Amino acid sequence: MATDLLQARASKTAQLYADPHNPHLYLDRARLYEQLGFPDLAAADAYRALSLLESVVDPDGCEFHARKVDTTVTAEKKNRDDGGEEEDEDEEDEDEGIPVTQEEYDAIIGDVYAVLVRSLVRCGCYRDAFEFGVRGLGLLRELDSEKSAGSIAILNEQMDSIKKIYQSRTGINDDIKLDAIDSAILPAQGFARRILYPWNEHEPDRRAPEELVLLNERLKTVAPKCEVRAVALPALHGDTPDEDEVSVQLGLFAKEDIAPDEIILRESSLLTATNRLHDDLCDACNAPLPDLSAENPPVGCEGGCADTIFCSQDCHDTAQKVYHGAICGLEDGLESIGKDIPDPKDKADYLYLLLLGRALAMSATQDVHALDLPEVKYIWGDFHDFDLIPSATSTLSKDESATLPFSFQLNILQPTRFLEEMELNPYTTLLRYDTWILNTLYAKFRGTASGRLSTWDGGPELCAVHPLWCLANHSCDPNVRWEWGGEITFRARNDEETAVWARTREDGRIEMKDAKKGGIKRDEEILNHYCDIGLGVKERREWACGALGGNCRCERCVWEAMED
Ligand SMILES: C[S@@+](CC[C@H](N)C(=O)[O-])C[C@H]1O[C@@H](n2cnc3c(N)ncnc32)[C@H](O)[C@@H]1O
Repeated sequence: MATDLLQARASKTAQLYADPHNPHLYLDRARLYEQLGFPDLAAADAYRALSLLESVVDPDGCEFHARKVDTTVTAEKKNRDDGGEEEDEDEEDEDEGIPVTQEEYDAIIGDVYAVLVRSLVRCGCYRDAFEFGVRGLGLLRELDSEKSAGSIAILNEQMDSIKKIYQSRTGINDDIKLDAIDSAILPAQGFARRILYPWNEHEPDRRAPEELVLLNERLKTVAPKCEVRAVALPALHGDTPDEDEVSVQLGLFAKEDIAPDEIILRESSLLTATNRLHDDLCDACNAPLPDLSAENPPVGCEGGCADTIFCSQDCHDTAQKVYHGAICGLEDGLESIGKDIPDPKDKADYLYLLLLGRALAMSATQDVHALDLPEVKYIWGDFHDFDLIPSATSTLSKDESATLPFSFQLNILQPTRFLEEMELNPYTTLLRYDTWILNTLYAKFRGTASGRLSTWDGGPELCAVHPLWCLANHSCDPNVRWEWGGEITFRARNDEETAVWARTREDGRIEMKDAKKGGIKRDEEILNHYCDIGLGVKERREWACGALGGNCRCERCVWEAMED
């Protein structure tokens, strides 16, 4: 059954590549995604169908128009092409197909709204589900056709479940009318499965010897005394993880003895993002910009982007080749996305969106699939196993370690805006920028990106993925410190910097352990810290839980929590 659905999804996707402005196909694929248990992907396709259908009733207000490839014309054209005839401009127009009609619109608009709202509800994106539900109901009641009655019933059912969420949030128990609902009170962020999609052919077998050789080749210049090796880590997921269960992943190891205070890794990355408007940091490496009066002053973008400044000519030239080429001259539209975020709680999520925007720009500039970028391909995505085809009524688990935050804004709408501002057609570039690709990028970024807080308001303002640095695992008794300026570094801890172990015994006495010596011995694992190691065990576990996917069970935590 799952195999059949996956096969159907593959052939529908192939059809979409050839006929990308056809709303019928997006609706079909959305239904397949619903059955496969991917309501997030279903919502994205239903929204594509809806946006295209809107062009039928408002052609002037829409940039992209709903069209279907005319198979008869395509066959004729193929014959002519085979005969070696030259194509003229009129024939290119024919390729764009025939317009979708008002009758077709009337026939499927109800289904599109029903799938969109139902899918958003299943993901827990109640705010957007509600808003589309209100729009859909208004429109379908006006249409007043027999066909729309079924869709109205589905939408009403979904609205009832949204009302329950609203009631539980507001404490209002009486029946409530839709127009009395303040959608801002409804949760906008829901969940999607954090999964290695069965059709994802870009993920390498990270533990295969040939992939390790490749990673180690890259590591030679960044961290010459280190090596990437496979390592068995305690599996931390779930409320009561099995103590013997392990997760085999990668880690960094010392190839030779390393002295205290020695810098063992220096890595720079252009996969960075900042939410600071009019920044005084280099657009490429995020190092502070030199003074205007400096011998080597900052370098402006040669393509004329006024707010895009680099710390050096080198950064300027690299940026053009790596990510800026495709967006040069388009700064005004792009700058308005994801930067000025009023609610501080949303800042971190929007930084991930900006990181996604940078990855899209890298992909377009280098003409490489985003999941094949060297900064992305080998990084940890913390994917989980899920049953394909969960029961039709089940909502997604809210186990945060197994799911990925998902919202209409961050996973569907804003990425589409990025593509449009990059002057890319989101429909014809589906092969490169489909929603499952964006979800995979988010999963990888959420597991590996490092962030920097603002000195101004303490909120997150900068984040980056350093693909080799992020291979180091965590310990609350780490043997390195990390620092991030223009590049990120690991420095071996010295004797004064290693962690002090302390626990309070039942009789109230404090028990301490001698701190380890600084430096790192050959074959020891390089252990980073994902939280402040000066905190107590409870707080450390809370801070590192998100990055680790569960409660830390490093030796120090186990000892301090008296679990040994
Ligand atoms: C940034 S990655 C570290 C590199 C990763 N092991 C890899 O294979 O690329 C973070 C992930 O490593 C794992 N991890 C790191 N430190 C760990 C620890 N002390 N115990 C268990 N898992 C750990 C967790 O699964 C976490 O989500």
